[in-house]
Amino acid sequence: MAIDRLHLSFDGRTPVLSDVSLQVSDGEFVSLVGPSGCGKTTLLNLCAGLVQHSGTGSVCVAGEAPREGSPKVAYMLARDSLLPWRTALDNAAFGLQVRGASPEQARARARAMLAEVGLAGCEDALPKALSHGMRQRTALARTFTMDSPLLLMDEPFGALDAQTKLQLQDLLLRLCQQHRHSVLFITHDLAEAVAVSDRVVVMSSRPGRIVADVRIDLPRPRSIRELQKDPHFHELYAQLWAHLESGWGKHEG
Ligand SMILES: Nc1ncnc2c1ncn2[C@@H]1O[C@H](COP(=O)(O)OP(=O)(O)OP(=O)(O)O)[C@@H](O)[C@H]1O
Repeated sequence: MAIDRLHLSFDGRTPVLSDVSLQVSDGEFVSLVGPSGCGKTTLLNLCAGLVQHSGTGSVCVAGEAPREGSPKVAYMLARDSLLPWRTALDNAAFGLQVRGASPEQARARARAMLAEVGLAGCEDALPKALSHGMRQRTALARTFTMDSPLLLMDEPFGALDAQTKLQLQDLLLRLCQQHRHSVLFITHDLAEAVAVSDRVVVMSSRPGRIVADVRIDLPRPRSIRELQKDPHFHELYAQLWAHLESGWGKHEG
C-alpha cells in the first residue's frame, strides 16, 4: 500500500490532509495515531475506495487504485457491525460470501477462523447471545476470513473494557503472526500502538500531516503481559507521546 504526497480537501478550500506519504510493506503492521479530526479515518477510507480524492497525490493498494468492494482490502471498525439475524458462523462467513465464495466455502473458512479466535462451539449463537468481546472476536474472524492482503482497522478495540482489550490485542498479535497480512491500524491508545505495530506513524492536528514515523523494534512473537515489563516498551511509548505533543496545535490557529 502506498500513499504519495497526498493533499485532500472535502470542500476544495479547507485542507484535511497535507502532503501525506505513507507506505505499508507486505506483512507489515503500521499504526496511525494523532489527534481527533486529523484525518486518520479519511486515510483508511481512501485506501478502501470509500473516499475519492480529487486533490494532488496518489493512493495505490496492492498495485491498483483503490475501489469500493475490492477483495484486496478488508475493513474492521470499533463497533462490531454484526448482522443480528445471522449466527456467529454466518456473520464470520458474510464478507467472503459477499465477494462471491459459495456458502459452503465461506462457512468452512469461517468455522476455522472462529476456532482461531477462541469461539469454537459458538458457531450457532446469535450476536445478542455473545458478550461484547465475543462479538468483536467474531468481527475479527470475519475480517481474517476474507483473506485480503490489506486489513484496515479503525480502533477495533476502542469500545472494549481494559481487560478484554488486552486479550484481543494478544489475539491480534497471534493472528497477524499466523496470517501475515499488511495492516493499517488506527488507535488512540499509544500502548496498544507500541504493542502491536512494526511502525507507528504520528499525525499532527488538522490538516493532518505526518510528524513522525517510529520503528517499533521490539522482538516478535510478543506477549502483551511481558511487554509491560520491558523498559524499551516504555521508552517507545514516551517517544510517541513527545511526537504527538509536538504535533498538537502545530498547524492550528
Ligand atoms: N465525507 C466527509 N465530508 C466532509 N468532511 C469530512 C468527511 N469525512 C471526514 N471529514 C472531515 O475531515 C476531518 C478528518 O476526519 P477523520 O474522521 O478522518 O478524522 P480522525 O482523525 O479519524 O478523527 P477521530 O480520531 O475523531 O476518529 C474532520 O474535520 C471531518 O469532519
